[in-house]
Parts: sequence; structure tokens; C-alpha cells
Amino acid sequence: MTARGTRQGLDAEDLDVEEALALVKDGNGTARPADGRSPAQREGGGHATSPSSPSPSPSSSTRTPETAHRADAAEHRHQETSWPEARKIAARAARSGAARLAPVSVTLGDALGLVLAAPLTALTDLPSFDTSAMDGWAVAGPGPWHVREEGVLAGSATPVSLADGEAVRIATGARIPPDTTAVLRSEHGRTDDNGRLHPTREMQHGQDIRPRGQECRSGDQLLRAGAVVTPAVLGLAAAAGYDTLAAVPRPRVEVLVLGDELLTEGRPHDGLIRDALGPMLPPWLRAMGAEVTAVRRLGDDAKALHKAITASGADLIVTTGGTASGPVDHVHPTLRRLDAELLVDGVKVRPGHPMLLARLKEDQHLVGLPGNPLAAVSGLLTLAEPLLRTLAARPAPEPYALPLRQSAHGHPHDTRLIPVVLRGDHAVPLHYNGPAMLRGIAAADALAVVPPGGARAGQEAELLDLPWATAGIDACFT
Ligand SMILES: Nc1nc2c(c(=O)[nH]1)N[C@H]1C(S)=C(S)[C@@H](COP(=O)(O)OP(=O)(O)OC[C@H]3O[C@@H](n4cnc5c(N)ncnc54)[C@H](O)[C@@H]3O)O[C@H]1N2
Ligand code: MOO
Repeated sequence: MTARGTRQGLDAEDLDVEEALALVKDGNGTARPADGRSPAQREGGGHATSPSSPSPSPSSSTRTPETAHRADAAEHRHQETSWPEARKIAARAARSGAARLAPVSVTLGDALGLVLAAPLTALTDLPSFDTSAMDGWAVAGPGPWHVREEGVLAGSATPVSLADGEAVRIATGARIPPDTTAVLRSEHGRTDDNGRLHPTREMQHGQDIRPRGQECRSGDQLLRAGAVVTPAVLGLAAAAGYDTLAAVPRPRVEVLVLGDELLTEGRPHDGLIRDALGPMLPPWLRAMGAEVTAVRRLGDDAKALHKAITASGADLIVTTGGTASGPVDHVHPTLRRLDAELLVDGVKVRPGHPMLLARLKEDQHLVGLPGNPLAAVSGLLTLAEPLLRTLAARPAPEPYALPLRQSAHGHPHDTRLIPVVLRGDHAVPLHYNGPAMLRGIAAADALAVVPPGGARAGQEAELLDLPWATAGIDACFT
């Protein structure tokens, strides 16, 4: 953890002022490591591959502590990836051949939310037999009809064929007797004193009969590969004869929560705080289509982190905290030790700019989320979401934008993500959107993407939906 922790009491505007002042002082807006050196320089040895080559530093003879600060900060800023590019890199990382997940066969009960790995092809005609669309009588020829005494055809009863002038009671969904010409609804028939059935309105040939194969023939493609399995898809698959589906499995994610200061119960005390990310991330990751295989609390222990990463068989490891350059921020040095390839090392986004994405193996990635809780949300949506979505073969959501009800302060150089509620056709920015705060996001419907420089009232801002805001809490946490 770092010693930077006094911002919690400030609201969004205070933060912007504070940040702007820091930028003026600093000259480039980069949060500087405590010792003024970039993480790459501080940690030395066994280097993880950096996403872009750093610009040359001033030579040691001209390098005063102050110029070194500026040069290193500028250098690290230079390496930071733009927010849109970071999302693209994360999606691309999951597209490489080795990262792709092999399709699995899953029961219908386990398939909700997965993506079909093969087209859904009808295993039967639907309906699979001629069936009555209404409760009434199956009739043959024009009325009046003699009604057979055999009771009501319902369920799977095997019907006997009708002779011209005959009718039989029938229930919705029952098999139509051979030679039936129409179904007369119960409310459209009248029985006379001789027990003969008369239609009370004109009938069409074939009326209220659902012919076999009306919806599909066996072998017809009902849905393409890549379709998301919704409750409706489960129903269709069952109707079409499926017990299991070929689907892309959920990517397996392991969450490693770092920080010695974290409590798992009770109230904060003695400089210790509650772990907010352990409870928040697993259901959020599940809502993004992942299977969370483990949540481990490792403290600030570099050895434990190294061991947990090397022992993990997950497709994606998500770490929380330890991404910055404090004395106990172990993520960068551990990635270097593992010879991981840093695909993204810092993103031009607030909050959350120290977030990172590394490739550990051809088929295993690591997303390092910053420890500040809203910064972690930002990292989750910027890096983990595109990666998991692509691994799970889910389609990208249609981008959408709404005008902002009030102006939103921007960062001079970075994108800002701000919790908003959606009211009518506007997005209303929420307070309590500082990096260490969850109060805004907990009340939010979406995050607004505010471009560098900010957005005026009425200006459209791209919105990132929160999975529960539109789908309802039960629908998305499958
Ligand atoms: N010298 C620098 N210091 C910091 C920089 C920087 O660039 N140079 N960046 C700042 C920014 S921005 C962020 S964001 C944080 C990111 O820090 P870390 O990822 O290293 O996270 P920690 O230092 O471990 O923790 C930061 C903060 O968050 C609290 N935290 C951590 N884990 C949890 C959790 N599971 N639940 C609730 N709160 C958590 C932790 O106690 C700290 O208060 O670094 C800045 N510093
Ligand atoms: O500003 Mo950090 O990026 O607090 O999240």
C-alpha cells in the first residue's frame, strides 16, 4: 500500500482542483513514485517487457533529482496507454489462438449466459405434430357436426381419424386427429337439442391448427454460433430437443487481494480498513461472464504473490492493490520476476491510471487493479471486461451516449470515468466519485466516459452500463 490516503473526504470537484494543482506543480500530470523514479527504474533486474520503449533519459551528468523526477514522470506518462487503446489491447489479448477457450458441452441448466459454440440446429420439426391452437372441437368438413362421445382429446392421446361431418372435443396442444379440416373454438360453437354442433361464425379451412413444422423443420438453423444463451434460448433449445449445448466455457478467474491493512470483518480500527474488493469483485466478475475459482487474501507478501501466480491455473488472474510504486507494491517486481509481458502498464484514465495488463503465458493473463476501490472498478471495466468478454466470445455491447445533465470536470490529459444515474434521456453525474470512494458507484446506473478536458452540460458522453442496472440483480449474477 502507498502512503497516499487523505483524499477520501474530498468530493469530485475538490479532487479536480487538487489534481489540477498537482499537475501545475508537476508539469505533466503524472503521479510520481515517492522516490521520483519510474517503476521500471526502481525495481530493476529481470525486466518484464514494456509495452512501448521509454524515451531516453537525461544522462547522469545532467540529471539533478528535480530533472530526474520530471524526466521519469514524463517517461512513465509516455508509456501509459490511452483509454480506448487499452480496451482494444485487452480485447486483442484474448483473441490470440492460444488464449481461446475450447468449447464444452453443458447441460441446459448450466448454460445461461454462455455463448453458443455451434449453431443451434433444430433436432425436430416444431411443432413435431399437427396440434390444436385452441380449446374446442376438431371438426371434419362443413358443419353441423355429430360430436363423438369419446370425451376430450388432450395431452398425448392418440386420436382416431375423423369422418366427414364428425367432431371431437379437443384441448389446446393436443394432437389433431387425421382428416381434421379445422378446429372450432369452444366460444364459437353451439350444440342444438339433437346434440349437433353448429359454428356461430364463418370458419376457414385449417383454422386454429398449428401444422407440423410451422416454426421449423428438423435441421433448420435456429440460432447462429456466437448467440448468447438467454432464458429464451434455453426454452427454444429444450423445445427443439436439446439436453446439452456446445458452448464457450466461462473464463476462469482467480482474485488475489493484496494489502496487510485489510480486515475481512467488523469496523475499521487502528489504521486497518475493511477489504471492499474481496466482496465486490467476484460477483461483478461473474456478471461479466467469468467463473471465479478462488479469492485469496495475500497481504503485502511478494513471495506469496509469486507463489499464488505460478500455482494458478486460471485464464485470468486479477490482483488488487500493489500496482503503484510504494515500498510494498509488489505487482510490478513480481511480474518482472516471472518474465511476464506487460501489454498495458498504466492507462490515461482517472481514477485507476496505475492499472496494468500482463501476459503471463500464452493462455494466461493478469490484470492488476489499483487498490483504491473506484480505481479498481475503472480497471475492471477498462481491462478485465474487454478481455473476459472476448475470451467468452460475447459480443461487444452497442456503444451508446446520452447528454450530461451537468457539466463534468475533465482531467487535462486523461479520460475520466464518472458514476452517473440515468434520468429521462440524460445522464446525471454523481458526487463521491473520488478514487477511494464507492458511494457514487453504489448508487449509479452507469459510468460516463468524460474525455480529456471535460464535458459541458448537454454534451453527449459515452456510457458504460453496470451489469445489474439494466438486467436486474438476479438476471445477471448467474
Ligand atoms: N508514488 C505514487 N503513489 C501513488 C501513485 C503513483 O503513481 N505514484 N498512484 C496513486 C494512485 S492513482 C492509485 S489508484 C494508487 C494505487 O495504488 P496501489 O494499486 O498500489 O494500491 P495500494 O497502495 O495497495 O492501495 C491504495 C489504497 O487503496 C486501499 N485498498 C487497497 N486494497 C483495498 C481493498 N481490497 N479494499 C479497500 N481498500 C483497499 C489501500 O488501503 C490504499 O488506501 O496509488 C496511488 N499512489
Ligand atoms: O487516481 Mo488513482 O488512478 O486514485 O485511481
